[in-house]
This record gives sequence, structure tokens and C-alpha cells, in this order.
Amino acid sequence: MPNFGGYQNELYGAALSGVLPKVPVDYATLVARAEAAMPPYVLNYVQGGCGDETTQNRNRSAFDQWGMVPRMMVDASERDLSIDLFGMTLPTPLFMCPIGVTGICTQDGHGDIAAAQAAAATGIPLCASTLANDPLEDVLKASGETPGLFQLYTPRDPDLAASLVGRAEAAGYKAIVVTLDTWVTGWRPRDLNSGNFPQLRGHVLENYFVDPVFLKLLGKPVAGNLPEAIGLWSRLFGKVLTWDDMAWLKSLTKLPIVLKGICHGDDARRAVDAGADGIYCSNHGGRQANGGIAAIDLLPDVVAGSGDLPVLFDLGIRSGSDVVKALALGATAVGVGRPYSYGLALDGAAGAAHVLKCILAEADLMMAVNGYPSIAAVRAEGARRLG
Ligand SMILES: Cc1cc2nc3c(=O)[nH]c(=O)nc-3n(C[C@H](O)[C@H](O)[C@H](O)COP(=O)(O)O)c2cc1C
Ligand SMILES: O=C(O)C(=O)c1ccccc1
Repeated sequence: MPNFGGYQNELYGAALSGVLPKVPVDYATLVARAEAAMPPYVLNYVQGGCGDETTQNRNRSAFDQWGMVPRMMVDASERDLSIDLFGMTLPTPLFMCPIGVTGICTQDGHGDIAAAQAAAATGIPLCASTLANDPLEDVLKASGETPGLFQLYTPRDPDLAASLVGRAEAAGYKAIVVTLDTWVTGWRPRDLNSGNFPQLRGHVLENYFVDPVFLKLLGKPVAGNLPEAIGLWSRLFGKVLTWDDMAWLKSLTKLPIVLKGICHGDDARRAVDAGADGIYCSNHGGRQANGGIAAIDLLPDVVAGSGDLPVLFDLGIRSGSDVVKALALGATAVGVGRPYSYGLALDGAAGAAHVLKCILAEADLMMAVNGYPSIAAVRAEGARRLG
């Protein structure tokens, strides 16, 4: 059984040789260091949320309202954190959320490749965003033996949608994650005040700029015609999806279709009926709509409505205890978002891998101390709501 908590011994061992972690092990220090290191336009975009960021903050603070209860005299000296997901056997329940500006989180502009290298180094899959600085084919190659998921922003042009999905399937991705909540951009004061929206400056559009259907629609090369290419991207970006589109989405691929942004038990039931293969409970990091309920509080309802389908979950995962709580509340797999962006910014692939290993080590050690030898044991114990 892999010993993820053993990362702690590695860190202490390195310290004995005088080497301290290059990237902090806790989230608060990580953010402080990233704030000092990242260019303001990238930092604002990554950190920011919708409106006054109430939902974003609640996504975090809501974790404090849930607690785990330790069980004693149980042999949890070895922990099995592996999960089965869409035919993949994964060593841990973690995955990296799609983050559309990953490309510009590293100074060389190849953050998507660096994130994929972190996936290769850790066995933690990357859910690669449609918005990337490197083509999806190259990103998956950089993931090595670790499988990947592809997140689709469904374009308004059906041929372009089919092309992106076909390319992802041909490249070897294991599932298509269709994001439902971002056909229009939410109201984001930090970006509005700084006049910054990276895509409109031509960042992270490489998947479009190499796509044969996109290039046909553009009718000229991207080089020398960047403003027109960006304009076309913006006109094609966000298809409004309804339940009637499920049959069409499913017709595009043999891969499992996962619906990202499901926050209501009834929507989960609807997704099951419509033939979805996975449910992804998320409110987009509080970046799309303000005034919402924390996703962790919605998770039990979504799990109840999802029948036998796997439920992916993200939002506010900052530490190992957050991961364990999400598992206890029924998540099959747990997405890490902003933390790995900061790891990338501070030390590239190694920084992202370190951030993931820290979260995993804490989760593993918490399971050890609390007497949970498996995810099934975590789930059986459940999380208790305070107050
Ligand atoms: C900077 C940034 C860009 C994002 N881009 C995408 C994206 O391209 N596609 C997508 O489905 N979700 C995107 N998300 C949402 C994440 O996948 C995830 O739902 C969210 O970050 C989880 O919240 P957390 O980062 O606070 O943990 C983005 C989030 C951030 C912070
Ligand atoms: O920034 C985001 O969260 C994001 O995913 C996005 C992508 C394109 C348009 C608007 C938002």
C-alpha cells in the first residue's frame, strides 16, 4: 500500500540535511508567497470570485462546520486511498480541477504542461481545461502514465464542439467533463477593476488556434490575425446547454460524460435520467454566481440524487482534512483547484506536485490517527455537522 503520509518523513529528512521546503506546506503561507510572486493580472484572476466573494468565502468557511470523529483500537497502520473511476484505478481520490489559466501560472507560459508533469509525478490526474496554452494532445502526453480527463467548454458551433471532443477521445483522455455554469462570465469586480480578462488578450486559446474546424471558421491563419481570432473565440465560446442537449453530447463520444456544476439533488436525478456517466458537484469556486450556498453543504443532496453514479466534488479543498470531510459526505473523487495554481507559480511542476503531496499526506495521516483504514471506513463514519 503506498504510504502518502510518508511525505512528512521525507520533509523532516530533507530538513536534517538543511533543506527546507521550497514551497510552503500550508495554504495560508502558500497564498502569501504566491501573492508576492505572481504577476498581478494572473493573481487577481486566480484569486478572484464573483461579486463581493461571499460564496467563495463560504465555500471555505463551511468546511469548519463539519467535523470528523476519531475511532480507536482500529488497525489503520495501512490506508487504502485508491478509487475506481470511469475504468481507471487511481492511487488516490484526488484530481486537479480544470483551471483555464494554468498556462500562465508559470513564467514560461507552459503551465498546462507543468500541471500534467505534476500529474505524472504523483499519479493524480489532471482534468485539463479547454482553455490552455498548449494543445490538449501535448498536455496528455506530458501526463505520462497518469490518465487524464478533458473539460469541455461547449462551443456554440456544433462542429467545433465535435472536433474538440473527438480530439480529446483520440488523444486518450478517459472522460469528458462538460462545464454547465460558465456559458457567460459571472460579475467579477477584481477583474473588472483591473480591466483584465486573460482570454481577451489572446491567452490560453491554443486548443482553438490549432483546431481544424476553428481555423476553417476563421478562414485565415491565426498568426497576423490575432484580434480576429480572439473575436471569433469570444463569439463561439459559450453554448447554453439544456437537458435536450444531452443526447447530442453523448453522440459525440464513447467516453463517459460528466456534468460539472450540478448543485441540486433534482438536477443530479435529472442527469442520471438523461444518461450522464458522472456528476461533478461544484459552484466554480464562487467565480460565477455570488449569494450561493457552500458546495460542501450541497454535496450530501447531490450524492443522494446521483444514484450509482460517481460524484466528483471541488471547492475550497485546501488541506487533507477537507479531502477527508468531502469523502465522508459522499464524494467519490475530490478536486484540488487554486492551491496547485499557486504551487505552479512558485516552483512549476515540482511546486504543484509538492502542494498535492502535502494535501494527500495530511489526509492520509488524518485517516491513520482517526482509525479509518479505507475510504469506505471514512464514508461509514460520516462527517458530523456542528451546531
Ligand atoms: C483561475 C480559475 C480558472 C478556472 N477555469 C476553469 C475552467 O477552465 N473550466 C472549469 O470547468 N472550471 C474552471 N475553474 C473552476 C475550477 O475547476 C474549480 O471548480 C474551482 O477552482 C474550485 O474552487 P477552489 O479553487 O477554490 O478550490 C477555474 C477556477 C479558477 C480559480
Ligand atoms: O475563469 C473561469 O473561471 C473560467 O473558467 C472562465 C472561462 C471562460 C470564460 C469565463 C470564465
